Amino acid sequence: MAPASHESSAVPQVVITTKAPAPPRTDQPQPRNEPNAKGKDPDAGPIPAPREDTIDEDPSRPTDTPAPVDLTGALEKQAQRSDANDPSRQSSPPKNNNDANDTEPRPPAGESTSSVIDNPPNLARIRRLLFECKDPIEITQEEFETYWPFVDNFWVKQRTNASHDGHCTTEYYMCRLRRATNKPSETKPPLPEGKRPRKRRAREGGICNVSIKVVRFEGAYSAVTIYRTPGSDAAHSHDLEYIDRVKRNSGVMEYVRRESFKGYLPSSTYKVLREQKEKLDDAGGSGLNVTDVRNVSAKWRIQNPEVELRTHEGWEYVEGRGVVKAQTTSQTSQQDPPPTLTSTSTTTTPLPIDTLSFPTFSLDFLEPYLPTLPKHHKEKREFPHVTLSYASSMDSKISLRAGMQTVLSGPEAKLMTHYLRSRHDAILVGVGTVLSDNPGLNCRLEGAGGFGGLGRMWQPRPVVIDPTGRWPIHPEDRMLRTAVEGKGRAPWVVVSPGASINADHLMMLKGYGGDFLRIMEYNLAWRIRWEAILRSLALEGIKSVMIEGGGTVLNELLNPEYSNIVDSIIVTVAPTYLGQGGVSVSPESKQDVGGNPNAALNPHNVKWTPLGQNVIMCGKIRSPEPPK
Ligand SMILES: NC(=O)C1=CN([C@@H]2O[C@H](COP(=O)(O)OP(=O)(O)OC[C@H]3O[C@@H](n4cnc5c(N)ncnc54)[C@H](OP(=O)(O)O)[C@@H]3O)[C@@H](O)[C@H]2O)C=CC1
Ligand SMILES: Nc1nc(O)c(N)c(N[C@@H]2O[C@H](COP(=O)(O)O)[C@@H](O)[C@H]2O)n1
Repeated sequence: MAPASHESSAVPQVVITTKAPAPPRTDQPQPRNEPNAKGKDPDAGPIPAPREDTIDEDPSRPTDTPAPVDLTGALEKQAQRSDANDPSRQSSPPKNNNDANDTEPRPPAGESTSSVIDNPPNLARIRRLLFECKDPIEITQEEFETYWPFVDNFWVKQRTNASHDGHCTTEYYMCRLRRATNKPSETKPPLPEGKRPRKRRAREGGICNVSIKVVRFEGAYSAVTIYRTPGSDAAHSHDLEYIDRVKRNSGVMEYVRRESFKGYLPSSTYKVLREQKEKLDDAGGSGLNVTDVRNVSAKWRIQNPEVELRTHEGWEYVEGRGVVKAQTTSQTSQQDPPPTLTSTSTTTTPLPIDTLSFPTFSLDFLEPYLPTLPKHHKEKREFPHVTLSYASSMDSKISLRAGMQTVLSGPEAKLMTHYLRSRHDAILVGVGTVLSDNPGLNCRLEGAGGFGGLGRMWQPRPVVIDPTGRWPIHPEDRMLRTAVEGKGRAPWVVVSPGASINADHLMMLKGYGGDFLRIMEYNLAWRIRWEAILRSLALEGIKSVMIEGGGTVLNELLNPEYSNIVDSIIVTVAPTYLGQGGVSVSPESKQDVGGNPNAALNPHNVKWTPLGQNVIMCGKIRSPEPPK
């Protein structure tokens, strides 16, 4: 989402923007090049005509190749990433399987069949997300290439539009079941004598009116955003399982191709894939049948007629029984092999090395202080939910001195902070914090909310208040590196109208997917009004903001004048005194009507919870709306 211009009725505010132009794309889809199927299958007699017993279509037909991407590259990349993390999987990646002449070197004896399905991380969940497409989904080009082959059984490309400058392309897809079914032609010439008609059952068509568009933008950070198109129905008329039974996707067929091109018998490939049912289902292969495998194998064998097909390691061909698990010496030859336990563990997840494990301890105590899910919103709010969250010493210092990062959170509290980040749409800090800490401001927890999701879609948006443009934005800054690496979003920088913004910085930030928000509403101290900042964030779709600091920002927002916009406060208290001279969190003192000193602010609904060496203080600041 790129910030857009806003107009406040009271004071003219914000500004903003369109994305920076991207270089022309160089990764245009490569058409597949597969030979026609004809030949013999020693395992099952003559090679059957393609797709005799399936309601599917031949995947080799150009019109039936919905994926706009080079599948091999994506899966190879994925495989390499997995292999890099798992020394037991260091087999060489398959060659470009678009070339059927490319005879694969035979895998070494003893090659494990556990790697025949190497799904990318969280595939089942991500397929479901891409199937439902409820909200816009922003992913990297690499993620698109990795996951799209597994969803092209339900998304069928209709057309592509390119912007005039060629920097942005929009592809339109419809649900496969939206396409009208081809009725059998009544004027078809009669079949030659002895030739049986193909047993094709007509698939239902025209029953689902869901369509999406895929917008690709390439800058320093490439983004692919997937949206519902106007006019699309809100939900498919069928479930994901149904379409998986109807049509195989390119990702699943790639698994079939890789094994077939190694010279394995179709029924061996089929059984080995089926043995890993859970992974196959996750990939959308619940409808895979042995004919699908034979068709792929047949094409390869036309080019490699001399190769004698064989079974996978640990499997054998037994006359009358087909391909079965090989008997070990301890088993009698007549016995069926005992059912083997299929590993249910998911593929090694190539998570970044700075990934934090999801907390195993309960964080339920935080719930009353956190933003509620949109479906539970009772009131329509002008501002996002605001949580102030920081770590403090016993003497209310947040760092030893300005410009110096000081670790106050123990390991458990750190996990809690990242969990809090996962529960907010944006993380806001002042420019002082950026200059001193060079923070990432992403959520590094494994799983939903942090790493392991689809791209940055669950990552919070960093927001930096930098009225005069003091931050000399550089590609090496952690927030930008985090964005380029797909581990977080690029920041939005809030500036005053007078800020001098270097044109290179402007282009660079936009190229990374970030932006500048120019806000021109001030308070009496000529500071940007927090109401204006929060209102503009709300207009950009931000429903919750976690404000982490630093001292200047917190001291301002802890003033009672902001008690109507700050919802809650979550402070990690560390068992240390940082001493005088550090950065304090201490709002201006207040007086009562008699002129006596008074507490500056008293949070209510307070709860203290020990967490490791820290204690977490949760409290509410904003008073609940009085009942109307
Ligand atoms: N322990 C913890 O949890 C945390 C600790 N910290 C620590 O805090 C320290 C940084 O704090 P600090 O130096 O106070 O910096 P801040 O991060 O609070 O940034 C302050 C600057 O932000 C700009 N700013 C903030 N609010 C406004 C506003 N309403 N209108 C206009 N400009 C605004 C101003 O920039 P300008 O001066 O250009 O006008 C101001 O000087 C660091 O040492 C950091 O490590 C930070 C976060 C959390
Ligand atoms: N919760 C918390 N505990 C501490 O001990 C801290 N020093 C901070 N600092 C805040 O976290 C930011 C660093 O974030 P990344 O890890 O780089 O993503 C830092 O800038 C402060 O905002 N917080």
